[in-house]
Amino acid sequence: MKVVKFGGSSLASGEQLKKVLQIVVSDSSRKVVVVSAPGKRYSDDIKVTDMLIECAEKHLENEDAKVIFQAIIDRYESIVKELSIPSDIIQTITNDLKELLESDKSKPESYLDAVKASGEDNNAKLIAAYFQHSGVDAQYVNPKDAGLLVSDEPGNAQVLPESYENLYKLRDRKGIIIFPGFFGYSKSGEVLTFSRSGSDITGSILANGIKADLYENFTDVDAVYSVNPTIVQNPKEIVELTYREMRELSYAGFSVFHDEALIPAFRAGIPVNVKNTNNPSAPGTKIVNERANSNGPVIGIASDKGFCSIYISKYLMNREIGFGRKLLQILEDYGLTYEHVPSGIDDVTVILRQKQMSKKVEKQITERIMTELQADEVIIEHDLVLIMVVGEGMRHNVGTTARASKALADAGVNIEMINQGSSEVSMMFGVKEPQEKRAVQALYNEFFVAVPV
Ligand SMILES: Nc1ncnc2c1ncn2[C@@H]1O[C@H](COP(=O)(O)OP(=O)(O)O)[C@@H](O)[C@H]1O
Ligand SMILES: N[C@@H](CC(=O)OP(=O)(O)O)C(=O)O
Repeated sequence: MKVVKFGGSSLASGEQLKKVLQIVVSDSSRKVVVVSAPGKRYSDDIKVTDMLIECAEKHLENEDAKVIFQAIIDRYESIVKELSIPSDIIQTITNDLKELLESDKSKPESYLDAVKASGEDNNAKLIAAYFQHSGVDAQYVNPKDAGLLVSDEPGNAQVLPESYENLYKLRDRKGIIIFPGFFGYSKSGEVLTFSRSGSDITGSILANGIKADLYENFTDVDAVYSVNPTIVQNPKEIVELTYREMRELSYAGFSVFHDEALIPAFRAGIPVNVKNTNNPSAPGTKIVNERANSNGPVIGIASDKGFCSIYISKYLMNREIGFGRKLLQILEDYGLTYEHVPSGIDDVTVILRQKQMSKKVEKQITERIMTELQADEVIIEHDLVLIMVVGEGMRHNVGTTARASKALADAGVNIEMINQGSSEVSMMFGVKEPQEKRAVQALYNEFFVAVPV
């Protein structure tokens, strides 16, 4: 039995849905089909989820939302027309969205989640209608009926362990199950979404729940590439990589697969196959527990923007009991999460996502670190890019850091920071945003261009 997830790009138009239907029916073991909301048809198109967010925000601000509401309905309508299926599904979607938009707004975050989730929910209904119209035995299943329970964290829900036992029962349902991705229900019955791009997470949870043999994740590229294809042209395809490698790479910018989506599949030992809806006969990339190591120390290079660093120096910091705890307590007081903490004898740097921190908070934090921790110096730097060089082979290879640093130096890239050691399979470099492309290209040339395929 397989769980198959189709991302927004695979569901953006009627033409794409025709491919989806062919893929599903071509393999009778494809039992559960997880779907996203319609995504982009072309690069500057707008995803339905983004339109829903705009629409909900307008309602929350009591602004006129007619135009954006109609644009959302038009997206579904154009798909229905292309597929020539009965138009009553449009009335169902219109009524559902209207009702949601008029619902209780006393908890804006919950309201926003319910509206956002309707993108996948209504698309799943539409796709089930299309499958049935085409003579396929398929049914829409709602996550509440299936028992997909999640924590009460709007926009960042986590699956509750009891879900898995509930979901196992899906195995007994007749026909193909069309399941909306991206959201679940709290124990009190409220809709809550995962973080953005979270339909990948639903697919992984379902794969674990029904104890699938394989989780196929269909997207718009032939494979997971060794580097983001929007940064380096025609990068090398990855045939196989481990859960650990994929987790690090997706955390660090490989947006092709959500970083939180690996854990449920990994725990149940279910392999993941990333494949292309537009070229389904291509083998894609397999994510597995262990892989043959034949391609050198590095499997992938990922980069992600939007970080800042707080550098703190204080003479004899290493001798001071509780310095780290007090520093992190200050960040906790402002509700900030941090990503990495590289440290030296007299200094420490904390790396954070910069969108969490306003200028005012930065000023207050700096003052508190100076006065409460008696630091010698506090410097906040913005617009950093973190580049992650990842590979299981790095554990056994001497000199990978030296090769990477030399490649960056030769390309004239100024390394703001290096973090190596906490993870056995990755090393991280911090560079300034304008140097991202040059740095990634230099690392790619070093580890891939000279390597035989
Ligand atoms: N290393 C990578 N390999 C493949 N695709 C990548 C990589 N890094 C980023 N991407 C981007 O991820 C995109 C697919 O993810 P996404 O747009 O979320 O698809 P979907 O709509 O199927 O969910 C690709 O089109 C590509 O631009
Ligand atoms: N539609 C949601 C969830 C999702 O997974 O979408 P996609 O498959 O298009 O990345 C989002 O845009 O966040």
